[in-house]
Amino acid sequence: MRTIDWVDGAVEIIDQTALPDTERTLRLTTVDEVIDAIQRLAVRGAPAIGVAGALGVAIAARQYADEPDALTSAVLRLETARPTAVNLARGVRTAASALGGGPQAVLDAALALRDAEIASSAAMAERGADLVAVLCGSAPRLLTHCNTGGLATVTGGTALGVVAELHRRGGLGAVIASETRPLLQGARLTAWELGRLGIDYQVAVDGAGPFLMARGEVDAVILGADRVCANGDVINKVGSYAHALGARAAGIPFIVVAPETTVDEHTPSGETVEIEDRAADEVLHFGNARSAPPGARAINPAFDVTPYHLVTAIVTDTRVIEPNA
Ligand SMILES: CSC[C@H]1O[C@H](OP(=O)(O)O)[C@H](O)[C@@H]1O
Repeated sequence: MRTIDWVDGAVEIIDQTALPDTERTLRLTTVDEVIDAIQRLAVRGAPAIGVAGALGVAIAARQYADEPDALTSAVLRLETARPTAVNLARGVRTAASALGGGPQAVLDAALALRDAEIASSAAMAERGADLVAVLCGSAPRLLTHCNTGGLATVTGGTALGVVAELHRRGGLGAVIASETRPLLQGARLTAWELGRLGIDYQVAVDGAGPFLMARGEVDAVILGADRVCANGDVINKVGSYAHALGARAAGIPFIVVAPETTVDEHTPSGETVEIEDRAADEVLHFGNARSAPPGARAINPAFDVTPYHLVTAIVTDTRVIEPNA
């Protein structure tokens, strides 16, 4: 199962807004359709939107082959469709760097990024499972946040790929998936993926995480990232920082799993990263039901910053970074 791919001249994605109730594929044939899918989180997750951005440039190279100004505008709109995950801008720039070679060269660059992310997922799963086994023993009880499975990449995932590898090895204890309000990537997507993998899990509300750790029910927190800064600060789904504080208080590892395409050596630390502010309406609803009185206002940062001193290790496809070493 691939979350995103190039099929017969178009981008095909699994529509993540429809999961877990409906499994459907969307076929994206224009730049605006790709941007809309990224902004609606029909395709989401740092590596997945990096590949989506790159394939969007491949569409743009065809769609605006005779309109250089429109092509330039399309590349910029793709690059800025969502601000926080470094993968998007990086993927767009990687594909755009091939524009001089024509549409096929752009597509080849985008497909190379797709294939690299697939290989990265496999490498992170192995490296991360080895690290968890060393840190937590043979049957770790892991808490994860948001969604970091194949849906957040092309296939395989990041942190959830490590969980799947531990399961394959027979070295997994229990999994708690925090629901991840407001869009419920944990309850909707991680639960769906764990079910398909045959991995037993429990969903918990986001605020329960630190308390479950304090109660001794979690051996490690393992989650993804949207940007790893040069000093080791980790930008990830809002709620990650609270889990990091809970892990530190409980004396358990806080492990981040992210490909090198998410490591941003050009950004010194988390203070300068633009945190995507999403629509208040997402907070004021639970599914299709209103969750607050009419007229209520809300604040909806989509990500937060976990300072490097709360991070035990960052597992990438090529190394394990220990920010405090
Ligand atoms: C493997 S990247 C997953 C990363 O992306 C998610 O953000 P979103 O669902 O808004 O795209 C979240 O931060 C995950 O940790």
